Amino acid sequence: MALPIPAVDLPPQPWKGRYDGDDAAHRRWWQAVAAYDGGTAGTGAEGLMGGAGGDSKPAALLGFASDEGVRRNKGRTGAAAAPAAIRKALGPLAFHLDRAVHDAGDVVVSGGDLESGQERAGRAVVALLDAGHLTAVLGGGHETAFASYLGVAASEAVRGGKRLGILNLDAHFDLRKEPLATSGTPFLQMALAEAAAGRDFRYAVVGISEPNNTRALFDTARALGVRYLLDEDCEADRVRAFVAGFLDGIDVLYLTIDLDVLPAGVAPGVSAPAAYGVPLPVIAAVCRQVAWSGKLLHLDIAELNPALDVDGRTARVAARLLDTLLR
Ligand SMILES: N=CN[C@@H](CCC(=O)O)C(=O)O
Ligand SMILES: [Mn+2]
Ligand SMILES: [Mn+2]
Repeated sequence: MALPIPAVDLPPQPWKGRYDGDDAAHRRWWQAVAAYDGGTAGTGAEGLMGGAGGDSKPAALLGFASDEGVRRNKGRTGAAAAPAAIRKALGPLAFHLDRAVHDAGDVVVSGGDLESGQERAGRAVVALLDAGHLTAVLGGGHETAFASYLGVAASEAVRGGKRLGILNLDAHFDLRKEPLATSGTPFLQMALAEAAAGRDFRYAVVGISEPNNTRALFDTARALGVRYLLDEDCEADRVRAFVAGFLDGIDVLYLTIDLDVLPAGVAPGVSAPAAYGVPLPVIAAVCRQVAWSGKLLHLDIAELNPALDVDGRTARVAARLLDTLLR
């Protein structure tokens, strides 16, 4: 199969799932997803039936097969296998979207060269964004976020002056000061890059676990003006108001989901599981709120480690949240 985006290392692989028929009434994700052929996006809604989302731009999926950031961050590796596991969980789900979905393949980090992988993924994301897609990166450790950011920051929307907001659903700030990029540094890297570009850094986190972030990280968050909600404060109404307030001050949103924001029982397959966690219905409600806001530019889902998963539970949650976000 061709590689329409030069930055991509692995072409889209065949999707699999249950077969109930070829018509739209029986369609599942594996039947609906088409390999990205390098074209500019149309509306993508032709001939599709289903829910009414915030827009009908076609979606483009890109895998970021990396756990080099997790390894550097002394975590439990295995997230490089996550893009395939998420596609496997998505494939059998019934397809209710009113947009087309394209698979652009994977960027693969090899030989420990995280930086060049992030740069390649960023080039792929900006190509897909500027061709008119809603882009979704399937991580990867949370070093995926800096790859996403490189694409988002280079997009026509952000270069054209739209105010970018970064919303992270995560038990951790990931604002570490380290000599090398890791899964724990992406948002400090973004803060530095936004400052260098002369833009305000608009970063908010839902689900911070106080015992899992040092005082130094809280100090960095305060110094950068980061807005956050602690996990223990994540009642549905409070989260809805927090997200609405953040959306009010931005034009375009990059949403990043670190699956360790969820309780460990719901998402066991992550490097650093959360003892407390934000309940799945609250996280799903944020996804619906964001999808309907009309501001969602790009999203990613990170930190799934299939080797630590229990009966594909975490992969299924990742697939369900993606299905919600792309409605
Ligand atoms: N991606 C980030 N991970 C967390 C890991 C925390 C932990 O291992 O306990 C962080 O760096 O803060
Ligand atoms: Mn985390
Ligand atoms: Mn994280």
